[in-house]
Amino acid sequence: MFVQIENLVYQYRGASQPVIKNFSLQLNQGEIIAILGESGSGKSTILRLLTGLETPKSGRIVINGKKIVDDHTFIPPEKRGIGMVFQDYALFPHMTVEDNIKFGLRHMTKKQKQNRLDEMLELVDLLDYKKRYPYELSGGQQQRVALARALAPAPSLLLFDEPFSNLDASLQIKIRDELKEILKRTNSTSIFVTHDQADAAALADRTVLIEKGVVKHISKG
Ligand SMILES: Nc1ncnc2c1ncn2[C@@H]1O[C@H](COP(=O)(O)OP(=O)(O)OP(=O)(O)O)[C@@H](O)[C@H]1O
Repeated sequence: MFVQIENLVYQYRGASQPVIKNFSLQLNQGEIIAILGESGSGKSTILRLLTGLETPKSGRIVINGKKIVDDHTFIPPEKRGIGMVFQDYALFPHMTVEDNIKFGLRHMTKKQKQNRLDEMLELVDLLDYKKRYPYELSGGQQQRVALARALAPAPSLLLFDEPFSNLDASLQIKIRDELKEILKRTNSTSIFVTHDQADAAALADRTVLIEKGVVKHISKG
């Protein structure tokens, strides 16, 4: 399995019981998984455990053969090879589209950076927008920049937090289809969290339903 998440347990400081209880999930390479659950069920906490913003009480995470977390291991966030697209996109407002996308490519030479930038702009169909600032873009375009920025360093795993909640209803379906097409074309292994069953059904290969930090059900689509 490309991603192995095994028996994660997590309890916030001061809480009387764990918010995540024995959460396990395996992903094949290129698979898109939705984590579906009501407000407060623990979706964001799972993303925080994966990115390394929180440390689980127990459990294990292995990505592409690399141990990320176990009883003796804690790989810091920047070394996990995980890309993240936030609900509000979190683009740097004072940077152009080009500089936003180049941000995660600091380790590359100038030429490599330029090539990767052009590849990403073409992928998300924003070649004509590279000198624009985020405020000069539509919501859907901002989301595509956020996706390009997350994909640019070729992460092993991509995480999305409610990726459609900031878009107009009429745009959501179009963007959802576009996103799925890009993720499949790039064979990107992805997890997104949502409270919207229709988003999960449209985008995911499998959906994991969580309630109060426990996996209730896993279904196809
Ligand atoms: N920093 C914190 N300290 C204590 N409890 C927290 C903290 N953050 C979240 N919680 C609690 O943990 C539980 C899970 O929260 P989480 O944010 O993971 O839920 P969620 O499913 O992402 O919800 P939403 O859909 O509303 O974003 C909730 O009961 C929440 O109140």
